[in-house]
Amino acid sequence: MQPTPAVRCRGLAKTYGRGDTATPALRALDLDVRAGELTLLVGPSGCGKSTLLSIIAGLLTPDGGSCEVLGQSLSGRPEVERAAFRRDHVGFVFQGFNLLPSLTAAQNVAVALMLQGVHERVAVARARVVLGQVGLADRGDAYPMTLSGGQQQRVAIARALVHSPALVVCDEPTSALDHATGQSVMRQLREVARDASRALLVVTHDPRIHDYADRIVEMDDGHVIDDRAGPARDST
Ligand SMILES: Nc1ncnc2c1ncn2[C@@H]1O[C@H](COP(=O)(O)OP(=O)(O)OP(=O)(O)O)[C@@H](O)[C@H]1O
Repeated sequence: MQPTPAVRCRGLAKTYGRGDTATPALRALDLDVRAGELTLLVGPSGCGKSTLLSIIAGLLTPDGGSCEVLGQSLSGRPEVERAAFRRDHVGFVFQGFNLLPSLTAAQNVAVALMLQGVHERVAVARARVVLGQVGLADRGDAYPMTLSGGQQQRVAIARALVHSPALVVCDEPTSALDHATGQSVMRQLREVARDASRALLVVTHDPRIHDYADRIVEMDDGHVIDDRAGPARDST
């Protein structure tokens, strides 16, 4: 029997606005995202990818259907509970990195643990270990402005992973990176999915990173039109 997927959406629907200005963004969307896999979500601009990520993250409530994340449905729960769920179980990597400029790399990563109540000294020590895992062992004391785009993205990845979330959601993680750095970031993300049996969901417009996908889910017009094994599925 297949284990319960990390994300399970069934018949998911979302429309923005009403009447003449109504814009359907998701129409009866079904999706499973499994642990231990890197799933790429692809599709043309406006097909509903960001809307789907927002619902999975509990930032947006669907109009219909269901979305279970790690076996729990977030819709209808108070924002304070949804925020606690995100903080404890989900890691986010955004295209703009979203690092705090006045904090060092290690402090930026440590924040994710401190929000969970971990003492700063312990959090920074753990942050340095995870920075080492993404190849930045010697940059923990550097401020974001002094790091390259690729290094900043690695800090953002370390921040998303430091609290060992079961689900990591990445929105265009390579869009600001050159080809070689983008490939290296994707290699790391794939290893993270496999080593720790995490579920990684990556939204991308970048066809150069398809090689790192265990699965490729293609959307159009608010639903999934194709769901296939990716090139990395059977590779080591
Ligand atoms: N806040 C909003 N208000 C009204 N319409 C919206 C809003 N957000 C998204 N939409 C519409 O919903 C549809 C899906 O948008 P969404 O941003 O989810 O697509 P996307 O696939 O993420 O696009 P992109 O690849 O350009 O980021 C589009 O038609 C968009 O114009």
